[in-house]
Amino acid sequence: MKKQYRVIPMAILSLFFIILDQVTKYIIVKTMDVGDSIPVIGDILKITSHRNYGAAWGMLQNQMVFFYIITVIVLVALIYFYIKEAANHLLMQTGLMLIFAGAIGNFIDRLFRGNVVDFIDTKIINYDFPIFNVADSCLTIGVFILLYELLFNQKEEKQHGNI
Ligand SMILES: CCC[C@@H]1OC(=O)[C@@H](C)C[C@H](C)CCCCC(=O)CCC[C@@H](CC)/C=C/C=C(\COC)CC[C@@H](O)[C@@H](O)C[C@H](O)CNC1=O
Repeated sequence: MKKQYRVIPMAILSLFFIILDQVTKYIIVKTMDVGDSIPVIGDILKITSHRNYGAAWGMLQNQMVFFYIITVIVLVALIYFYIKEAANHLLMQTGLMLIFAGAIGNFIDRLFRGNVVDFIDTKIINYDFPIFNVADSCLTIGVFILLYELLFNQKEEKQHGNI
């Protein structure tokens, strides 16, 4: 059976999320000062202009060269994994595309701003979750889709015994 990679649709979707990420960050930078906050849904969801000089939860502040290296490794690994494992796997292709788009989105910020623009400020069940952005959302959703695919797929393969 011909291997289906759906490269064009996935490239278009990836580009869409990268543009969405960059446009939202551009609007935040142009219309808000750092620290400004606009409530959307009371205290649960706010738009707060924030800059992160590190990774998730502000880890490893100002280690930009390290982040460039990690991001390039992540991007190369994604492409390799896509070619090797994602043929005919729409869900896996989608997960990889989302992680790819998210990594590029934050990479652009790190390259041209020296930090990452965050603005989605949520408080879930009284836990003040770190402020994040569209790229982080793509990364996180992509990671969860991959985890589901790898777990579910393992189970599916066990059922059919074609390990
Ligand atoms: C999402 C990965 C973080 C993202 O990684 C990236 O760019 C990648 C491509 C490059 C990094 C240099 C290397 C990966 C670090 C992995 C990591 O950190 C483990 C995280 C697990 C993850 C579950 C998958 C939790 C989620 C957290 C958050 C996301 O919530 C939706 C909070 C985001 C806020 O702290 C916000 O300030 C972060 C800021 O925007 C910069 N973002 C990054 O560094």
